[in-house]
Amino acid sequence: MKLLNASQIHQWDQITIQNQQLTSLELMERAAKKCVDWIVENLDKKSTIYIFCGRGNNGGDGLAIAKLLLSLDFNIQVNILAGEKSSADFEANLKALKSTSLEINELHSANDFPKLEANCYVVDALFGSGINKPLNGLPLELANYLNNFSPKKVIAIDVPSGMFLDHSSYGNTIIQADEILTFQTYKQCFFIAENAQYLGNIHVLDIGLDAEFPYTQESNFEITDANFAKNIYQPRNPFGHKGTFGHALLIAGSQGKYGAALMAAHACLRTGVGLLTCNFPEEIAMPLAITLPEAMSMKRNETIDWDKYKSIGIGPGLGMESFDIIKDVLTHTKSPLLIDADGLNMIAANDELKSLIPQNAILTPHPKEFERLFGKTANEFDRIDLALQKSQELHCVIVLKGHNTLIAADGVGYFNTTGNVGLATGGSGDTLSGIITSLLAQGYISKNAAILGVYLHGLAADLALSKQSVESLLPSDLNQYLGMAFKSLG
Ligand SMILES: NC(=O)C1=CN([C@@H]2O[C@H](COP(=O)(O)OP(=O)(O)OC[C@H]3O[C@@H](n4cnc5c(N)ncnc54)[C@H](OP(=O)(O)O)[C@@H]3O)[C@@H](O)[C@H]2O)[C@H](O)CC1
Ligand SMILES: [K+]
Repeated sequence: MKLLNASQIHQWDQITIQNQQLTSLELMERAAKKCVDWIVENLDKKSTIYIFCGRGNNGGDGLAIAKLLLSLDFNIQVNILAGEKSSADFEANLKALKSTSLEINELHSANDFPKLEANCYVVDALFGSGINKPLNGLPLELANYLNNFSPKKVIAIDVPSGMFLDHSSYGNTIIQADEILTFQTYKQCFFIAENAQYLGNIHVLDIGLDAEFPYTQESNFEITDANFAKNIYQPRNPFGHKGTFGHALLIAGSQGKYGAALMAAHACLRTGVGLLTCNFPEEIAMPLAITLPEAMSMKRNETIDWDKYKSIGIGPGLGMESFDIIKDVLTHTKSPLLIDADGLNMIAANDELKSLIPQNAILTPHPKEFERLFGKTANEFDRIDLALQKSQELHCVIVLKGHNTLIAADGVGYFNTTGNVGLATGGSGDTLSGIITSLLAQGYISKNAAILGVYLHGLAADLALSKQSVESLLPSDLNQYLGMAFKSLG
């Protein structure tokens, strides 16, 4: 699913109004009705709901919600920012609300802020997709007032006020949401860890916007969800044999980091590779044979037959002393390559190695490793832009690991939607390397191996929560759930 920017979302509104022969007020009414359905189902009717409205269409939504809640006998209190300029639909809804018995509180200064009852709810309808500058003046004071109060829940309409949809809000004040009722589609800002403290649970409400419009739009960003993963999944040929599913070589592990190599190997096999050879330190050849008898072994300094492997994964737990082998691999590989962890760190520390990265290689840095490779950026949006730029420059795939891992390929960024904070344990990345190396060996092109690998890795972690908590989840648990993750694609 494509991620659209703020101006495309605005156009989407207009096209819907045209194609469905609606008025914009009717579309707003539809959006408000969806929000109210959610509120009725999820909020406690006994608590007061304080609704804060700006004077644009986000504020208009707030007023339309207020009108519907009033008709359902909710206890509400409505506040609007004072001002000259307002949208036509805001005015229409204000007029309708003024015709009821409800008193509307106009906010001219901080003295007008209502005294909030303990245990109340706040609906944030100050600014939505029309935000075009950081909050300042009275809206800024109001945001601070609400953030300091901590009501029972803050429900943001469309986006938390103050958050830019498609560029960085770094350092700005934003109203902290607990629940976000967003219209029709995810917004890019929801995938950015920098915004994490302001984002709560996100609910995408279908308000029936034109179904075709997103397909007509150019976008540098996509979301990889279950449908996306199903489309790239290649079911196994029932007549296949071990040769059909590829022979992978994993080069991993060093003193003190043996576990990384073992975890990568285990995940690689569980992801369906036909044959796996492990180039691991000699000390773990025997533990490997005992714990993972399906894997074969070779010695670290044994000559590699470059024609033999369908994919090579290098890096998990490798240590920084393996310069010769990474140089050897970068110079000679004929197979699709995945580079992780110390593999990346050695490349970052040596320009010659950097120049040897082969086309279609998959690099899987976490933010720190990315910074070592490509330099610091002022914020996360810039880091993502740099990842897109570097993936084009180097003709490779960059998997920028994080809460919503981003896969940068051919100048497009794919945000993954599976996974949970239980993955924030050392070893998660090693498991991911094994999974992607396995998919590469099975013939997936680099971009699809990276997207599907990240998706399956996250999904296995989500499925593991049926037995584990986000605290107790271990990367090695994922192996048990890869089977269920694959089954969900069939
Ligand atoms: N697309 C949909 O699915 C639907 C969206 N709806 C709702 O509409 C809003 C977007 O409404 P819009 O009127 O375009 O914008 P806002 O309400 O977010 O902002 C209104 C104006 O406020 C000014 N502005 C922007 N930033 C600031 C700021 N930091 N401080 C003060 N004022 C600010 C700006 O006007 P200027 O003239 O000052 O530039 C904005 O234009 C969307 O989010 C949904 O909630 C529909 O109701 C249904 C369909
Ligand atoms: K809002």
